[in-house]
Amino acid sequence: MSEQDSNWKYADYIVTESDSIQKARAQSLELGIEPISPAMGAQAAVIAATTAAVNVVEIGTGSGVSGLWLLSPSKRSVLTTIDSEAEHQGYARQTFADARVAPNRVRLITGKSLDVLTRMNENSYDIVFVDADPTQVIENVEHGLRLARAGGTVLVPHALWKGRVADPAQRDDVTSAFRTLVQEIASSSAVVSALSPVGDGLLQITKLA
Ligand SMILES: C[S@@+](CC[C@H](N)C(=O)[O-])C[C@H]1O[C@@H](n2cnc3c(N)ncnc32)[C@H](O)[C@@H]1O
Repeated sequence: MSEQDSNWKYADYIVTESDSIQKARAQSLELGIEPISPAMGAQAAVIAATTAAVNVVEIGTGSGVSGLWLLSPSKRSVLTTIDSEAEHQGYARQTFADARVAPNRVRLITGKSLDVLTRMNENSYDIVFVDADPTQVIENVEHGLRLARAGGTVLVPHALWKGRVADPAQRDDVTSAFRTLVQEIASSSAVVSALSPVGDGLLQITKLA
């Protein structure tokens, strides 16, 4: 195993996930939904805590792994989470109930992200977590930046897309979309950004104004 692989494995291994997150993770894998890694979840929770996030939007509910991590630092935070699959949201609803998250802290919206996001208020959210259809990541991030308040943060897991973004020989549509996104964000003066190699990449974009 390479040094980097050992580091990634260890970063996941040292994270202790709650029973509810572990259960949701197992369920995700059974359903063929890819949840964020434990280390990525822990990093998302740290960002939610340091930004004192109250209003959080998630694009791509899955069965609730990332949602529980985002809600974990504060009992005051509220998650609006969007997914096109009602079945996935049914499992997520159960995940949030198992974790004893008060029902008024979670708003589940079933629909395609690009339809739902256009109806949401701009400059209103502390965090927008983008983890839905990877072919639409650029459009979802554009909406995320519109929805985020000044000082708010858009988080994009899988930004290094299975190690392919860093390899210029990989030119499939999804890899190219993530590569374009990462490059455009790195050169934007409207945001402060960082690309963390946690999991298969977490792009963190904080809106300046
Ligand atoms: C990678 S999974 C999300 C995993 C979740 N964030 C987690 O870590 O637990 C992607 C989710 O996006 C949903 N999805 C795919 N295309 C979508 C679209 N156009 N609009 C909304 N949701 C979509 C899928 O149904 C799936 O549940």
